[in-house]
Amino acid sequence: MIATLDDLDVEGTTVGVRVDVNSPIDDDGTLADDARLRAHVDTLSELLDRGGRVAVLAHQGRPGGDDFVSLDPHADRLSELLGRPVDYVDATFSAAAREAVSDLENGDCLVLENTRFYSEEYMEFDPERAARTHLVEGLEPVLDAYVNDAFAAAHRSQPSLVGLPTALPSYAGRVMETELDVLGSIEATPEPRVYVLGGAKVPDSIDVAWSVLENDLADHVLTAGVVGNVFLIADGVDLGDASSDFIYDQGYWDEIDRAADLLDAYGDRIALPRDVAVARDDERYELGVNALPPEEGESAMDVGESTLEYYQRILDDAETVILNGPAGVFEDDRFQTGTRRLYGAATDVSTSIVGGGDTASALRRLGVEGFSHVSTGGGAALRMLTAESLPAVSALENAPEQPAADD
Ligand SMILES: Nc1ncnc2c1ncn2[C@@H]1O[C@H](COP(=O)(O)OP(=O)(O)OP(=O)(O)O)[C@@H](O)[C@H]1O
Ligand SMILES: O=C(O)[C@H](O)COP(=O)(O)O
Repeated sequence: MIATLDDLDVEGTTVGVRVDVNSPIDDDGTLADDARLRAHVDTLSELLDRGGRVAVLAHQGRPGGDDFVSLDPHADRLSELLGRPVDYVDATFSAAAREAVSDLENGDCLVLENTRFYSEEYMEFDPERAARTHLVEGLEPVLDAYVNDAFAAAHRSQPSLVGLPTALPSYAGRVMETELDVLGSIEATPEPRVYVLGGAKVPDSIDVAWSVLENDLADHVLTAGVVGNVFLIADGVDLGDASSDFIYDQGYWDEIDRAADLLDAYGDRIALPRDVAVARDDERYELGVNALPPEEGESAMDVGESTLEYYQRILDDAETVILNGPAGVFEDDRFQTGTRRLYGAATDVSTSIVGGGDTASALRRLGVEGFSHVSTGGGAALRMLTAESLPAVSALENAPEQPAADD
């Protein structure tokens, strides 16, 4: 049983709130998209309105990446979104950070530095060991409670996600609560249930396909994107050197065998693209699978019209659709059709659930809206759909209880 904000006596309490505001960053270091910040506004506003003293913890990017930047711009944007000052402190658990947290008054909010600027936070630990890291031992004395709203990072067992809830009374924030409600009760969604697996994370998608087919959660699995290309090759289609080299370069060659095993076991429930789109003379050009391979150098970049009509017919009969990953290279205008049409068709299904950070921002850009639920999580949502437990959620389940108000 996970405690929520309803169980927290907030007024005058200093709360460490872990959010996931990991966002695309423009070349000039500014935020390219603020969707993940907007998602946490309800949790943060509620805590502040109820008189909490809030210290926000979050990561941004991975060490070595261009998006591995400070949380200063995030604090500025949060301040605009919350309509109140949000201080930023360029420290996470040092004396300066502790002093800033201790100085918070009721209704004050500050953002601590990118947790991953400290090496321990980019390592995975069991919760007990995570509770003995510098980050947790440094911060725990100045915090009364911990709130985890970072569903999108809940598949990581890093100190700010599993160590703090081992050391402090802990609660799920509103984003976490909603995500667990929706994604944790997939079995309760109406059938027929269709999974659409696109995008480029082939191993994750094949794990999900195995799990949902084996456990009879899926009536159909529709494949698209790089995932669809891998299934086509597994089915004996010659997609040409360019698509095959791409799959090989990504290290996904072994996935073709796994896809073939899946087709052997559950082929009647797996739908493969019937045509693909390539770039020919700089234009979009569609080829049926019987006309493959394409010309040299051409790569399958999207699904074509005949696939979209086929998938539309399956979606017409569906009561639930769960989608992850775009149908094609949506970053290129010529290859947005598959994603726009397939996801557009999914919004007509009575229960439609979308997971994936890239997918969600692509859909916003393409103007596709109207889903029952757009998950903030990419990897975390996928892992939930395979019914695996998420380390940060388990840590919340096992967290110490808040002392009673008169203790
Ligand atoms: N046919 C294709 N060939 C090459 N790349 C493709 C193809 N179809 C889709 N992609 C690429 O897949 C990428 C997105 O896939 P990904 O699996 O990362 O999505 P996501 O699950 O929404 O993201 P995340 O889990 O990171 O939040 C896009 O950059 C897109 O260009
Ligand atoms: O964007 C995400 O999926 C989460 O913020 C987790 O980030 P990570 O994959 O770098 O741990």
